[in-house]
Amino acid sequence: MSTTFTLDTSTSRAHPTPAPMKRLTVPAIGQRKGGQPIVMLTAYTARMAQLLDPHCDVLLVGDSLGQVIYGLPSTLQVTLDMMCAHGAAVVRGSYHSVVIIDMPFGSYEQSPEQAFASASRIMAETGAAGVKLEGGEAMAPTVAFLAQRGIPVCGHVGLTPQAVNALGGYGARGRSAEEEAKILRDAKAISDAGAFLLVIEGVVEPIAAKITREVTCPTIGIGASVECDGQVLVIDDMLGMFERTARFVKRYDDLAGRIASAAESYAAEVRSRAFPTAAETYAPK
Ligand SMILES: Nc1nc(=O)c2c([nH]1)NC[C@@H]1CN(c3ccc(C(=O)N[C@@H](CCC(=O)O)C(=O)O)cc3)CN21
Ligand SMILES: CC(C)C(=O)C(=O)O
Ligand SMILES: [Mg+2]
Repeated sequence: MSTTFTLDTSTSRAHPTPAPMKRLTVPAIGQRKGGQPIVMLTAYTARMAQLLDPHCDVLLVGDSLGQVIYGLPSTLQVTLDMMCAHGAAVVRGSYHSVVIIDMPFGSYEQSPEQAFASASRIMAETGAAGVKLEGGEAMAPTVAFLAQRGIPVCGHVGLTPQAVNALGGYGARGRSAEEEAKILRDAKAISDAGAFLLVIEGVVEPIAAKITREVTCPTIGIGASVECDGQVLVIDDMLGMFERTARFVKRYDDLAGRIASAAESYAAEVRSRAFPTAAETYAPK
């Protein structure tokens, strides 16, 4: 366990310590309702956090790291150990954004007490500002339990990937009147329980706009609505790194293609002995 929450750059001449920026706070994010849209991206590593931090308000260490970093089939296999290790790395790499860590499947659903034990471990080991958990009405008492004990909570309703088996897939939610009413009740319950932020994922657009108007905390959309108080995307998806992406992803780059072509160039130069040259080798005295 590390208690040093700043990135040690003493051995890294390539990445000098950036100019100090005051870190945003959870209350400052909570006050952004209806104001300047909240910019949120996922990050899983210290270096990516360093690069994204100046441009974001919130960095989410998402349990999507199961698929994105570990090649697991879903988020259900992600562990508290993984979230703590990556969470601490992202906190070390960031100076300005509020860092939120996803609570992994199985670490909070059993009881508010179980959730507090897991969340307090995440907070202590990572230095993050808060946690995120999935669920609606059934999780509201847990959100209140954590919030009343000093742990800021971000909710997550609509398409909740940890419930993929119960939902039957990753399809958009809220197409029936019953589903729409349930998602609205879920959002209100989580906001009323004291969540400081609410992610709305994969719902038909009018529901996300309606939730945003009717709950007191700011909302963050992913496949939801431009009317939300902010937006989030998985970083690998928006960089064009992840092979299979949902309709709600906009690709801002093609890093997969650029990495493949860099590897192809390197391979060709090794095979032709064009690399290394004098510039990349050590001359004797
Ligand atoms: N890289 C990545 N990006 C994510 O957004 C993400 C993860 N991983 N892992 C955790 C969850 C899983 N999510 C997903 C996964 C797949 C779809 C998807 O393929 N959606 C299809 C519709 C699927 C269906 O109708 O069954 C789409 O076309 O949008 C959506 C969200 C969102 N989260
Ligand atoms: C997509 C976001 C909201 C998330 O929960 C994750 O990255 O795990
Ligand atoms: Mg998640």
